[in-house]
Formats: sequence, C-alpha cells, structure tokens
Amino acid sequence: MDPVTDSLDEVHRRLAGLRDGEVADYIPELAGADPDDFGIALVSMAGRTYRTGRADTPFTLQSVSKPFVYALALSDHGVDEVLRRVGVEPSGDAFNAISLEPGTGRPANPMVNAGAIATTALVRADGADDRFRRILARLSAFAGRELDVDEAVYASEAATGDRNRALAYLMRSAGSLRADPEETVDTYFRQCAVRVTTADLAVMAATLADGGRNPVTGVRVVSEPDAVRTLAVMATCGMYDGAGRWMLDVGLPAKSGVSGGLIAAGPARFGVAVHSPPLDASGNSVRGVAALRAMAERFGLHIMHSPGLRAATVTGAERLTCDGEDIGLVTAQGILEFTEFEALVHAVREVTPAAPGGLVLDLTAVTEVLPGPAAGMAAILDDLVARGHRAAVAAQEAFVEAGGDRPRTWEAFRTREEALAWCRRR
Ligand SMILES: NC(=O)CC[C@H](N)C(=O)O
Repeated sequence: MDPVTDSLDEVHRRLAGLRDGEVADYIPELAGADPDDFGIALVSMAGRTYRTGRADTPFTLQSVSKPFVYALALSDHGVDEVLRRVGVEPSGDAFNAISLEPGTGRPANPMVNAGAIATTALVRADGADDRFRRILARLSAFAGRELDVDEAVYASEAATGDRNRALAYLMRSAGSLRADPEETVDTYFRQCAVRVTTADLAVMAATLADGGRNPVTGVRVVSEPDAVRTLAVMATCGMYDGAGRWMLDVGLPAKSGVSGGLIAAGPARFGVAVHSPPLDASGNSVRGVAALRAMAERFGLHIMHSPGLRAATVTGAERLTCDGEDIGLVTAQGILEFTEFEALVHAVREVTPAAPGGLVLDLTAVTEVLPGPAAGMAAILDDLVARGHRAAVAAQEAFVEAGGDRPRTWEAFRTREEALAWCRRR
C-alpha cells in the first residue's frame, strides 16, 4: 500500500468516466487514439515515480515538445538572442493561430505553433539531420531514456500540415524565420512525433521542476536559469488561450499537446503528467485538466501557495552567559532567500536587547546566501557594532564576503566553536 499512489488512483477513478471532449483528428494518424487511454504519473524531487492507469502507453509529444526545445534554444543562444527571435507574451490565441507581432513578424511566444517552429530553427546544428539529432538527444536526456519517433504520426502530419507550412513561409517573408521553411517544419513535425509515455513525461516535467537536473538519472540537462525561464513561459503561455484561467485554478507551469498529453511542474517540488486523448475547445486534454485541478486542490499545489517556504530557517535564538555577560546566539540553516532573511533579522532584533554582551550569528548550516540577504546581514551587524555591541559570524568565507566590499566591523569565523571562544576571550 502506498498513500501517494492511492491518491493518484483516487483522482483517476473519479475522472475515468468523464466523456467530454474530442480526440484530435486534423492529424489523421492521431484520430485512431483510444479515448479511454488515461494515465497519470508523478515524479518527486528525490526521483521517486508514482503512477496510475495506463501510464506506460506510448503516444506522441506534439506540443509538449515545445518547452523542451525552447530550453535547448536558450542554452544554444542565451536568452537575449532568443528573445530577439521569439517573444514571451501570451497571445490569447489558439495554438495554431496565424498571428505574428506587427512590424517585426516575431511570433508571440514559443508555446504556439509559430513560435515553436521559429524556436526549432534556432537549435544550433550542421544541417537538418543534425538539428533533429540534437533535439532528440535533448528530449531523451529530459526523459532519462532513449526516445524514438512514431514514423506513422510523423508521416501523417508531414502529409497534412499545410497550416504549419504556411506559418513558416509567413515568418520567412516577414524576416523572422531565416532558415528554410520546409526543412524547419519537417524537423518540427519530427519533434512533435517523438514517442513518450505518461511516466516519461512526468520525469521530463520533474527535470524542469528540479532546476534542469533530471532527478531520476541525476544528469544536468539544462542550466538552472534556463529551466526557470522555460517554466516561466509555460506559466504564462503553456495553456494557449486557457492560460489565465489555468493559472487561477491550478496555478502550475504547464504544457499540453494535441495527442492528449499534459505536463505540469511544481518548482522544487514535483513533475506531474497526465495523458488522455479527448481535448477541450482550447486543445487541452479534458481529463488532464480535470486531474490537475483535483490534485492542485487536494494537495495545495498552486505556486502562489507556498507553505514550504515557511520551513524552519532560524533554528535557535538564545541567550548565553559569557564571562558574566549575556550574549545572543542566533542559529540559521538552509538557503537564505528573502523570507528566511526577514525571519533572521527579526530573530536578531528580538535577542539583542537582552544580550548586552554581543551577538554570535551561527550560519554554518546555511547552504546558500543570495546577495540581498548577505548585504542586509552585514548591515545589521555593522549597526550593532556602531551601537557599541560586539558581533561575530560563523559562516563559510564566501558568505562573509558576499556582504560587500566595505571594511568589515565585526568578526568572522569558520566554526561556531571559534566564534564562541572569541566571545569568552575578550
Ligand atoms: N497543440 C499541439 O500539440 C500542436 C502540435 C501539432 N504537431 C501541430 O503543429 O499542429
């Protein structure tokens, strides 16, 4: 018995009977999908996979490929260059809309077809074969196994995908696509026809959630900043014209595709995927959307709801007697971002009036300090010293230096013992 799997089972059971939506048939080969295929999978940051239903049925990525190829383009060119070619504004249009920015001809964002085709063209390569080889290798690294192409689906879209061809030619004439339209669209069709399972998709989503590191294989697939950027674009544009409502109800960066796949990522928490072919009017999987809504509600998954951040940072705020004088000892752990920093400042303020002998700040269990908190911490200690208190920090050298170039007025030590010994020595 596993309670995590049980809760996925419960959602699956509740939604399996949902009969709304239509299987996409504009790509003829997709029309044959079984409307009862329905799988859910979730991968934790520890790389544990949970699944229910038909989570091992293969299907094609379609638009779920878009964020991953965008991440590849970002790592090839950097964000500034990619932004010059593809925007990041939600279009409010359907996925296949013929809409380009007036003037520049730049597609609105990389999650609609026009933007995805332009993104595919940005992948660095020696020719089309090499470009697809790099895309497939990167998608495989995201999934943590060698993926392949469903040739029948590829051929079917290649034979019928005139709207996408039209988009490519339009961008070419507007100057926003510099590559060959036929070749680019062909690579895009292949990328859409890459075959995955729901379980693969959950690993791919979890890799973005884990800052670009595949939590199952341990392999770094994209840099942390590029993973964050990709999630940001998914959050604003991933659900096409349903993106706003999705953010309101579910609140997770997500991406859907016309074969019925849907991924969502809880940053630093989990990756989740659903597959169910019947689609709503926006082209999003009906059961996929319903399953994510149900899970978000039951588990508080919305990114604007972050109780995790309230985890104990300040692990101790105490008074010690040192040579007959009271000193304060404040201990913190983990990562010092804004919220933790604010709590630390508060703890220091609470303890100092009762500790005229000075303050020891033990940050030896702190793993990361952002520049803002580092400077703020240095300022607090400077202020204490200016007001006649003694102050010492025990922390890694890098954290002490992150406080800025101004001459330090307080003491710095590597260990808590050294800082406390200093306190006793004066
Ligand atoms: N929304 C989608 O999944 C669209 C992908 C599909 N290959 C297309 O270009 O039409």
